[in-house]
Amino acid sequence: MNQSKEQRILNFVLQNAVRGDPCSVLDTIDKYCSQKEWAMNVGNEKGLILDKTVEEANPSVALELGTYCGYSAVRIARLLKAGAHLLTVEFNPEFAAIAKQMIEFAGVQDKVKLLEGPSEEIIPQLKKKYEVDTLDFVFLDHWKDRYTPDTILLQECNLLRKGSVLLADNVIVPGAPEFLNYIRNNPHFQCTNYPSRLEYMKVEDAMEKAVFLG
Ligand SMILES: O=C(NCCc1nnc(-c2ccc3[nH]cnc3c2)[nH]1)c1cc(-c2ccc(F)cc2)cc(O)c1O
Ligand SMILES: [Mg+2]
Repeated sequence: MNQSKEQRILNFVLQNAVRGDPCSVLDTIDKYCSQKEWAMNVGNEKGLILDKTVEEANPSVALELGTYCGYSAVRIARLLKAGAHLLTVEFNPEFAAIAKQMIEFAGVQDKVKLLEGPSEEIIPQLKKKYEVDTLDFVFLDHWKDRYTPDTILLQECNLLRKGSVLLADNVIVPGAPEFLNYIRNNPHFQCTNYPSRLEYMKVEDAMEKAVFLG
C-alpha cells in the first residue's frame, strides 16, 4: 500500500532533521514542502506572524484547531514558557498519528496534548475533561467553515477571557469570508489583518488576529 504524502513528510523529517530540535524539524518540513510536495502547513512566512503573535500573548494555555502534521503545534510549543501547554485538536486519525510522531521527534511532547476528534465535540469538554479554565491563545487552522461556529462555541463555553487572542490562518486562501464578516462586525473583538502569502506559493493569503474584549 503506497505511503501517504503526510507519511512521506514525516519520514523525511525522521531521516533529515535533528531529534529534539524543533527549529530543525520546522526547517526540514518547509524544505520538503517547498521542493518536493506542497502541503498545508502554515509555513515559514505566516509562521513568523504566528511566532510574533504567540510571543506577544505569552500564553499559559493555548488551543490549536487543526493539527495536520504537527508543524504549527511544534512552532507554537517551542515558544511556550515553562509550565505552559498547547492543546491541539485533530479529527483525522491518520493526520493525528503523523502529528504525534512529529511532536515527539521535535521533543515538545511535554508541552503538547493532542486531542483526537471533531472540534465541536472537544471544545465543550475542555473545562471539565481537560481542566482548562480559560484560553489565552487560540490558533484557528482547521476546516474554514468551522471558524465561525467554533468561535461562537468558545464564547458559549466561557473559554475566552478579556485579552484572549485568536489567530486565524487562511482568511484569503482557501478563505473564511463568513468568519471575517462575523468577527470584524462583532463589538466584542478587536481585529487586525496580517497580509502574507499562501505557504510555499506566490499566492496572496492573510491571517486575522482577534482579541476578545470581554
Ligand atoms: O484545509 C486546510 N486546513 C484544514 C486541515 C485540517 N486539519 N484538521 C482539521 C480539522 C480538525 C478538527 C476538526 N473538527 C471538525 N472539523 C475539523 C477539521 N482540518 C487548509 C487548506 C489549505 C489549502 C490552500 C490552497 C489549496 F489549493 C488547498 C488547500 C491551506 C491551509 O493553510 C489550510 O490550513
Ligand atoms: Mg492553514
